[in-house]
Amino acid sequence: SNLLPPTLLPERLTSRHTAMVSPAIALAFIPFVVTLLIRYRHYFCLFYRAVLVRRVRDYLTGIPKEERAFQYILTHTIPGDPQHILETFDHWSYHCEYLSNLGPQKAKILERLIYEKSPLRVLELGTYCGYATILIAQLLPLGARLYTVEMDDRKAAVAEKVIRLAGFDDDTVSGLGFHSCPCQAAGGRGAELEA
Ligand SMILES: C[S@@+](CC[C@H](N)C(=O)[O-])C[C@H]1O[C@@H](n2cnc3c(N)ncnc32)[C@H](O)[C@@H]1O
Repeated sequence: SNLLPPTLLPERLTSRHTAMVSPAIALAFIPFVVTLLIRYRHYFCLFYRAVLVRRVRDYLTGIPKEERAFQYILTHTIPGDPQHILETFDHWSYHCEYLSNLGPQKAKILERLIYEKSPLRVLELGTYCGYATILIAQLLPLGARLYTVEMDDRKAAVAEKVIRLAGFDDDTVSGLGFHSCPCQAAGGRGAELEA
């Protein structure tokens, strides 16, 4: 009663065509995917370094990225030399693990701004590891004050150690323990630096 040969039965026809068409569609998408990868390679690299590598290393070492950065700074920098600490931070960020520090290029803009304005009061929102804090602190005129606030306790603890390592100790840093910053009202921990 079935006049069609078995290979041309509708269901067999459909599955065979599907099997042939699927790789063809997938191949057609390859140039599109490659174009996306090339076009947005910086974002993919950032995602890889800032998210994937970080998670793996957090898991393997059991300590957060900022603390790992500090351990590197501690063993590779000249204590009391803010500029060398900034360079060591940059080296770590570029060659080891990504950190959301200001970085050397934006640092130049900030440096120029501080030279032009010579501010006597500076408020930094978001200390992170203290990179911009020591950059600003070393450029401020004598008698100026820098207030910095960080909402994350673990990052603030790293920043405090970095600030100390840079030489902003009891003589130059007031508000040790981050108690005297007026930004406490904002719910963050703050440090008050006196140049
Ligand atoms: C991009 S990082 C700052 C980088 C830093 N200024 C540097 O270059 O050294 C942003 C930081 O702001 C902090 N932050 C975000 N919102 C905040 C808030 N409302 N109060 C205090 N800190 C905040 C984050 O925890 C993070 O550490």
